Amino acid sequence: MTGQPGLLIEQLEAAHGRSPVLTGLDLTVEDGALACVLGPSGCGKSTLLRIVAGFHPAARGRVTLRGRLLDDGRTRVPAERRRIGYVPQDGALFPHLTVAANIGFGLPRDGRRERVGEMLGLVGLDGLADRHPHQLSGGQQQRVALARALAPRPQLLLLDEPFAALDAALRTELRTEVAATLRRAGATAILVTHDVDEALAFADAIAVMRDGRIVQADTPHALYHRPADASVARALGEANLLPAKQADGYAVTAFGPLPLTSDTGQDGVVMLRPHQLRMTCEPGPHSVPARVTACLFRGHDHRVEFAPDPGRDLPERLVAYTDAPPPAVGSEVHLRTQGPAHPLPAAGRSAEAETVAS
Ligand SMILES: Nc1ncnc2c1ncn2[C@@H]1O[C@H](COP(=O)(O)OP(=O)(O)OP(=O)(O)O)[C@@H](O)[C@H]1O
Repeated sequence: MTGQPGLLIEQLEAAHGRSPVLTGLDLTVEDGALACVLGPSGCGKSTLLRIVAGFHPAARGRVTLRGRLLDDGRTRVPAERRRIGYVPQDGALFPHLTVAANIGFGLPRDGRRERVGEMLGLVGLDGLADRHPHQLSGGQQQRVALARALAPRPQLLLLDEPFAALDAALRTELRTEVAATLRRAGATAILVTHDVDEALAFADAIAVMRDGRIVQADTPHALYHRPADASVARALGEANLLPAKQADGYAVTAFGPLPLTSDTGQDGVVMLRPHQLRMTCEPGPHSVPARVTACLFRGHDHRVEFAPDPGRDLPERLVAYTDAPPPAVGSEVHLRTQGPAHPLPAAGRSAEAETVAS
């Protein structure tokens, strides 16, 4: 990454017909960064990419790439002059062209063969140049689509849920591979997805989108541990949200006083991620008795649900992740916490003071 703004989007507004879709969206992607826009279905992710690519008009706002204006609602650079690559969900290869012809499509004749060879090597498809798309697996087809998008050396690559149609194992393998390929190529890229694991595995920076706006953009680590509100907390994974009063830089909760990630000085709700809840057989200082209500083995760990003692000011359900052998469903344990609690805005306290599941 260069620290220079590659793509800059300011106060972008857009609609489909009379329905507003983007409502004042701001987003900055540094040159050379792999960014991800994470949001639920229908929040406007594809519309955003299509505006940047030049397939849909902005109504208001500004989109610039390396300082070059692309669209401000009045002036629009045509898609073919933007130097932006676009990989849609299904790859959209030309079925009648070979892999090499797909990758070389639109490249200047001079140097085309060399560039196609280079791209085949980059995406690990040496030896498949003469095949047609129907002779490739889904993962290989997506790699060809990526090679085709990178071949003209775009200043920015847009990936619209390119792994969605693949099975889970291939999706995991391919997204890691694609991220590595893009880093090798020094590309600036934006991936849109509603899959949090994809976002966390892929991106240097994640922008969480809701209702046509970016609500928070930061590193994956910062978003996971310091979300701006309950909805961002929920977008990044499961969270236990506990009522809390703040005093002397601590959050006073049913688990006693907990250190805070930051001192807002306001009462409200604090978040603990599931790995911050620990189970013990014996009670300890500030532990809370709870009954195990569900347990799910996930290979790398167990996800355990609890009903805490109803006399405490706690949600009806808490969630922990543990590597240790879990207690049986129905057994009584004691819960304690580990690490700092993260304060969330007090708004909607009663609605949010519950466990949220991704
Ligand atoms: N061509 C269209 N005409 C009218 N409305 C549309 C059109 N395309 C999208 N929309 C609407 O705009 C909103 C945003 O759609 P968009 O495809 O950008 O969302 P998304 O976040 O990419 O969703 P998904 O993750 O399901 O692909 C939705 O309410 C959708 O129904």
